[in-house]
Amino acid sequence: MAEEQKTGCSPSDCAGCSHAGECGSKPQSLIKPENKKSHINHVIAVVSGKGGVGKSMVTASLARLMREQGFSVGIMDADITGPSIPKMYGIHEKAKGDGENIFPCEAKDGTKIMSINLLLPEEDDPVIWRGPVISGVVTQFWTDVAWGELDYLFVDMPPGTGDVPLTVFQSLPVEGIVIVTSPQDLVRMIVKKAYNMAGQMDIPVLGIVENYSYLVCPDCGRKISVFGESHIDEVAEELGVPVIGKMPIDASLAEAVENENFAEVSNDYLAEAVNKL
Ligand SMILES: Nc1ncnc2c1ncn2[C@@H]1O[C@H](COP(=O)(O)OP(=O)(O)OP(=O)(O)O)[C@@H](O)[C@H]1O
Repeated sequence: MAEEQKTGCSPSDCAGCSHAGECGSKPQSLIKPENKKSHINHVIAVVSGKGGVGKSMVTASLARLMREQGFSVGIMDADITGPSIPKMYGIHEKAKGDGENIFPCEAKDGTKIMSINLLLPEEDDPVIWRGPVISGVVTQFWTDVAWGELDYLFVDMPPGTGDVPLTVFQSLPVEGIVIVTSPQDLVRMIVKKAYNMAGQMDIPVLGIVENYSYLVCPDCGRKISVFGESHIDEVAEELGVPVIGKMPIDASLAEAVENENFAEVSNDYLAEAVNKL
């Protein structure tokens, strides 16, 4: 039976639709209005195809570098089941509200932060919620949080291509994504999944950051490729996307996270990357 041509489809519907390309209907925008007290110029999402590659590290590093350049910056921690941003900045207080709006907490460097950990009674309470509830929370981080004036809002996404990335891409005016990856064999497939998802949602890929690229031997200064040879340049060329940064394993970065003083970090490995956003 011939597939019925629909109107008002969402952008992601086009990907699986046999009428894509010849369909006259414009995809319906599902973008939600921002909170009345928010004026945000650029929304950039930081994504990864799999967990533990350093997405939060890259998100916070980009935010810090923007702060150092004098921009007003916020971080939305959309990793609801594994939030790590508040602790990186040493924030353990609760976010306040006035019945209508929720106000983000402010880190020592002025970065505004919203995370589920700022709303839970105890920060080690686990979030055992179904996907739609989690996605609803992320949407509220956009509609109900009074971010104020921001030059940049970085969204730290959960790994993969599930409910939350879909919600963020559909509901927030994401200007572009940064893909974080590591130099491992699976990188080709994992980066392509994130790249393809962004493509299907019509969101530009601003660049790829490779984390854990190497380790500098503290004795001889030699660069050791802990996770094997990197293939990121080939993959990036194939996709036509720039590699905007390569970060080594650096104990001082891990220490700043451990000591909860990321508000003082200046991650020079990504100094060039931030200029390309
Ligand atoms: N380049 C690096 N050098 C040293 N430590 C790092 C580096 N990148 C990340 N780490 C550390 O590795 C751990 C995982 O990093 P991070 O939390 O940023 O990963 P993630 O991709 O956000 O994880 P998740 O998938 O759980 O969201 C953290 O403890 C972080 O401090």
